[in-house]
Amino acid sequence: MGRKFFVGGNWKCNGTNEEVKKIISTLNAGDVPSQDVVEVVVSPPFVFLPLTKGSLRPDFHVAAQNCWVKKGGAYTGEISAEMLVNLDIPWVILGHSERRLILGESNEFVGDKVAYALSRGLKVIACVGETLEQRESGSTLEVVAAQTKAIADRVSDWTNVVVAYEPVWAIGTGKVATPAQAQEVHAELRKWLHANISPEVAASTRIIYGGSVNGANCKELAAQPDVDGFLVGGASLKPEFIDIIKSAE
Ligand SMILES: O=C(COP(=O)(O)O)NO
Repeated sequence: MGRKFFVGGNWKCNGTNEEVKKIISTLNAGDVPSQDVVEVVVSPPFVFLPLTKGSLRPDFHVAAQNCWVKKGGAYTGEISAEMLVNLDIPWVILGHSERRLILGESNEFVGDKVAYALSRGLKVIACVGETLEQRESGSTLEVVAAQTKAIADRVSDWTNVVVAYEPVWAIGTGKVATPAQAQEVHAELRKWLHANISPEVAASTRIIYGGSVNGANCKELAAQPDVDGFLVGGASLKPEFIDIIKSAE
């Protein structure tokens, strides 16, 4: 299969200078598999990007949690893809459900953001996922396919895209998807890529899972054939993030 395992840590809107330094020192001391086995990307809030970039171990990489949809300018409060490139930040998370649901980012807007970030040379963790209501109404696959299509309509080169399936009902709730639930949606997403993009993109694109991943449940999830890693929220702020990285072994 040849898809390198990928573990992202989404710190969300958390941290102080002192707390970030403590997290980084815990990460820097962690005994983890080599970069040949697992790709690790941590994503602090914007204000801690230089600190993180400047002190994180060299075998881990850094992502921003968002960026603007076009070249910078009169967009108060926004951070441009160009700024991330200028700070030598290689990755960006886009389309997180918290931005889709709280800030109203549409599928098309997320698709435009992914296309623009890629065009500036950033690598993208593109998030998709359904709400509890959508799952209970049986429209999970339809929802994640539409979210993925909005990206595919704007992106032709998937080399630098990682897809994160994060069911909204599992984010921050402690209700992690079962391995079977995760595998089902990941496999369907991979089938969608195969049918609508190409067999090569389907085979090479990492599809990672996010939603209440922790040190106790990561191994069973990681054992699923179409789960290529994780995008971890709460547990990425804790020492158990090292255990989650080790689930790549
Ligand atoms: O939103 C998440 C997952 O968060 P939790 O691990 O806290 O459920 N990742 O981007």
